[in-house]
Amino acid sequence: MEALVEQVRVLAKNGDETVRKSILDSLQSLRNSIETPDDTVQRFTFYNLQLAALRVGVDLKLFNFFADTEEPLTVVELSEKTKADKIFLGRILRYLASFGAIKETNKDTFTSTNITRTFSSSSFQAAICHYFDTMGPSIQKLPEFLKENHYKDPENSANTALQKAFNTDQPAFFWLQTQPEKMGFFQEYLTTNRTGRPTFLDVYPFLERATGLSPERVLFVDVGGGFGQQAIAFREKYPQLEGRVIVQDLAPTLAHALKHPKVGTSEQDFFQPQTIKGAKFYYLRNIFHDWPDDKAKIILKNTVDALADDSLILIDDMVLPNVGVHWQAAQLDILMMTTLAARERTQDQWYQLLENAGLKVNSITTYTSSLKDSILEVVPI
Ligand SMILES: C[S@@+](CC[C@H](N)C(=O)[O-])C[C@H]1O[C@@H](n2cnc3c(N)ncnc32)[C@H](O)[C@@H]1O
Repeated sequence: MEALVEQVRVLAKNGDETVRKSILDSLQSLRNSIETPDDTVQRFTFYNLQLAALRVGVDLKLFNFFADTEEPLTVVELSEKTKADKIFLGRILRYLASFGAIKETNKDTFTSTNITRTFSSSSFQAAICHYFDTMGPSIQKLPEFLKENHYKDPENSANTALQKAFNTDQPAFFWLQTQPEKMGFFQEYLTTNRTGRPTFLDVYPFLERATGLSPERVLFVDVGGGFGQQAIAFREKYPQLEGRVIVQDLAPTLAHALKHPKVGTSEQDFFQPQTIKGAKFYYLRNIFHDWPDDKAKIILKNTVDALADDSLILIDDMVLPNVGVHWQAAQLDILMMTTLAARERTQDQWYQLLENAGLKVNSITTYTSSLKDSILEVVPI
């Protein structure tokens, strides 16, 4: 058995991302196929308890204490560091070890695993807090919300399970701005979300497409660009391309934008007419998946109205296959439904949305294997 596990480990280590993902998927279907009904029930019904235990681990900084040393730590040592009760701590550590978040090496003694190291990073801790504090209560309300709404596909961003969970009538992004701690977790998580994965810069042929530039013309507008990571990465990859690079977003988000000497910022509500006219590239990453089709069409129209003849709209979002969506993509789609009445769109749904907005797709280039993150180059019909 050990030898077999080692063989699979080596295969995953030596394979590329597609091989590694396909091994993970095979392991999942292997587990599903050999579970008894009891195993299955124990596994599915305790998922939210795992996240709660990780949340406690973050609060007590357990993952940081483990990551700070190569040596195993005892319950007594951790009790001194955290000021938590020894008996309680022993129980929570045992539970965290039971699903691999840490490893038990001896009686009342634990050490780190690769999962501990992942959760010692502040942005992944922020992910735990975001998914537990904001998404958790919303997910809990999803079945009741759907039942009350007669299982209609949610379309109103001010009426989702999130509003029900937090007793608000504001859409998630506006509501989040009134919740500094939750907003902080979300923003911190976003800053490194997708770190290490390929990006649009690895696949889109900017040098080939960047014609008609001049120092006066805006080169690249990152619409709803958040803190500006993509715009900065673009500017740094292509310093030779003439023209300004600008990040647009709402003022509260821009207040946290990263500073870069060659990237400007400009306040823009994308539901209002686009104020930067005739730029070469209008780039929108992870914007449309936040909004239902009627809202997405307004954003598209505001962008189209600002285009010059040779401008290009670049949409960076997931393009799901019409059949055989990976579980990681499918779960994100349901999350979008839960908090934003939004969706991850299939290829057919993208074509439909864009055609309805008077646009045609020049190309779709997919750059991640399971989520199918893709860059769509789009122009008016
Ligand atoms: C999912 S984030 C994507 C951010 C960035 N494009 C990225 O990929 O990292 C959505 C962004 O849309 C911004 N946003 C939400 N409503 C907006 C509006 N009405 N006008 C402009 N930006 C908005 C949010 O502040 C947030 O930065």
